[in-house]
This record gives sequence, C-alpha cells and structure tokens, in this order.
Amino acid sequence: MTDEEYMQLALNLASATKGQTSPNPVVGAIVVKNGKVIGMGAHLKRGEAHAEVIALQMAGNEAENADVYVTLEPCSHYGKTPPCAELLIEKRVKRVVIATEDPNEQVSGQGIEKLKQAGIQVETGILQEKAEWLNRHFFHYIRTGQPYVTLKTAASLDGKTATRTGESKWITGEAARLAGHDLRHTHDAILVGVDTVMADDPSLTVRRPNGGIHPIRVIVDRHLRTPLSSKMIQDKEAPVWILCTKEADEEKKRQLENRGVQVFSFPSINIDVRDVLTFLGKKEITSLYVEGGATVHASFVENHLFQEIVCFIAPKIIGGRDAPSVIGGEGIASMEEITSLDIVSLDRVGEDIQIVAIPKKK
Ligand SMILES: Nc1c(/N=C/[C@@H](O)[C@H](O)[C@H](O)COP(=O)(O)O)[nH]c(=O)[nH]c1=O
Ligand SMILES: [Zn+2]
Repeated sequence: MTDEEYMQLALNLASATKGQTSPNPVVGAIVVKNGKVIGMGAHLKRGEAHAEVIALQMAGNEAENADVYVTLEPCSHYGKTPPCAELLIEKRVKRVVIATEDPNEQVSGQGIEKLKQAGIQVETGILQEKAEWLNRHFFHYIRTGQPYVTLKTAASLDGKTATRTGESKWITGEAARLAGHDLRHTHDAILVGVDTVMADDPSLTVRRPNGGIHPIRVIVDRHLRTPLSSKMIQDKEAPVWILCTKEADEEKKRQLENRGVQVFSFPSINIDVRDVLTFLGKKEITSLYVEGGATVHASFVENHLFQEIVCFIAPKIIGGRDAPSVIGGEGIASMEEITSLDIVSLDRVGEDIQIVAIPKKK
C-alpha cells in the first residue's frame, strides 16, 4: 500500500470518532512494518490516550524501525497524557508521516522538530486537505476561540420550510432526517430560536439506530417565552441552555432553573450573535449546529458568522407568498451584498438532495 492509502486508513479511524473527542481533535494513527499493519489507534475521548499511544501499544517492540502514519502532528506538550513526540522517539520508530500540522500557533511544528532532531524521518502534507476538512471544527475553534458554525436548512424545491399555515412534517424524507441526526451527533451544541420551539416543540436529540451523543440544546429566547411544557424542558435528555436579555421575567427564569435549565442573561437589549459565539467559545463549545428558524439563520448570514451550510432539498413544491422561506430577516437590497458560496458536496440522500457549501473566501 502507498503512503496515501495508509493515511486514508488513519483518516477513516479518525472520522469514526467524530463527535466524541471534543474539545480535542479527532486523530487516527497506523503503525506499519515491512508492509504489515502492526498497530492502529484513534483518540476516543478527551483525557484518554492519544491515537499514537494506542497504535504504538498495539505494535509493542515491533514498533522499532517502523513507519507511523498520523493524521495530526504528534503533540509535544504535557497535556493530560505525556507527549506523543517523545513516545515515538523512545520507541525508535524510523519514519513518521503526518497529514497536517497542529493549528495551534504556540505548538505548531514543535512535535515535528523534536522528531527530526532525534533523527526520525518526517514527511508532512499527505492527504492534508482531507485531514483539515475532517478537523475543521477543531481548527476553527483553536484559531478563533469561537465555535465552528454549521447552518442546517431543510426546504422544498421552492425554498419553503413550512406551509403558510405552519405545517412542516415532513418535507424531507427519513434518510435526510437521519443525516440531520448524524450532524447533531458531530456538533457540541445545537441552537434554535424560541419561534422554532413554539412552532415545532422539537427535541433536538440524536435519534439514530446506533445511538449518538446529544448536543447541548441552546435556545435564543430574549423574553423567556419557552413554554415550561416544552419537550426539551421536560425530557431531561440533554442539557438546555436558554439565552435571554436582562429584561426577562425573573419568576420565569426561576421556574426554568427549577427544571434544570441553565438560563444566561445577556446585558444587551438584543442578543447579538457575536456575543453568543464568544459566550459559547468560553464554554468550550467547539462546534455549533444551527437548525433555525429563518430569523436565526438570517442573523448568522447577515453577519457573515457561519462557516458551513448544509441544505436538504426535497423534490416537493409548497408555494405560497406567506409560506416561510429558509432565510428570513431583512434580506439584502442589492446583489453586491449577496453571500456567495463554494459547493463542497452535492449528494442524493434518499429522495432528497444534500448540498454542503462554505462561504467563498473574500
Ligand atoms: N420539517 C423538517 C425539518 N424541521 C426542522 C426543525 O424545524 C424541527 O423543529 C426539528 O428538526 C425537530 O426536531 P426533533 O423534534 O428532534 O425531530 N427538518 C428536516 O430535516 N426535514 C423536515 O422536513
Ligand atoms: Zn499526543
């Protein structure tokens, strides 16, 4: 097998753990000697062994003079576990092939430097783009201190998210909705506006045949209108954080807190999206999945504060001037203000289409 094929194997291991390692990156490692795989590993959870440690443990003494493929630069600092760069040196491996360097300016390149100084051959950049895309949440969070924002929309062919009477179950089919649950699993938090809570009474939990990790459920609700009878307040399935303004009713705040909800008052009259992202970043939320509705989506689009949009489109027509569309708010006046995107992928999902796109670099 080629270096790329072994690296792809390491990337497959890493991608299998997406959603469970936060706020750490996903990392995969493969140990190869004389064309045989003698060790493999992935980082499974924060505070637990790194991918290289697991793979080298499996390789045992065979690791000496072996090639090691790892999707992210081996760490060189003492975190919750000793540095992997030192372990690789101690095990006297021959060569380390790395997909991408650590995005953290403070440590970027240090692990590689240590390996080279110990006489180990180092190659970088193998399947680098794939590795960076796989860890885009982590890279964005390390570079900005704010969560990577993924907007998720589900609409009919004519861009409607419900009928004019507010009915929306279901526009997209089972397969698309399941894909939506996969996306909930890979994000630390999910955000909706209180209008969506009032209209849909959503659970926002991960419901997949093989289970998953429920994201923290964040509701933007300036005046604490969220009904105490809402599924999210009643089900105790995952944390609920409600963001309100300082004018919100104290009594309602107490009632919500008595039901285990964490209520956070923002000082401003309106809750600014920038403040929400700074707040969530400080709470170690590395990725935020925004399910809507249209007003909330608009606030992220108008402020250019999203990194990715995942659009599910059903081959159905709803029509109606009063039927809600995907992005609400004021909207742009001139075409100069348009938000242009690059399509990353376009797939059929059951009977529907899934488009993943990212804002064009300015
Ligand atoms: N109406 C639709 C969606 N609707 C998305 C949101 O408006 C819903 O409130 C949310 O998914 C409900 O979450 P739940 O209670 O956890 O199931 N999303 C979709 O992908 N297809 C749809 O046809
Ligand atoms: Zn490490």
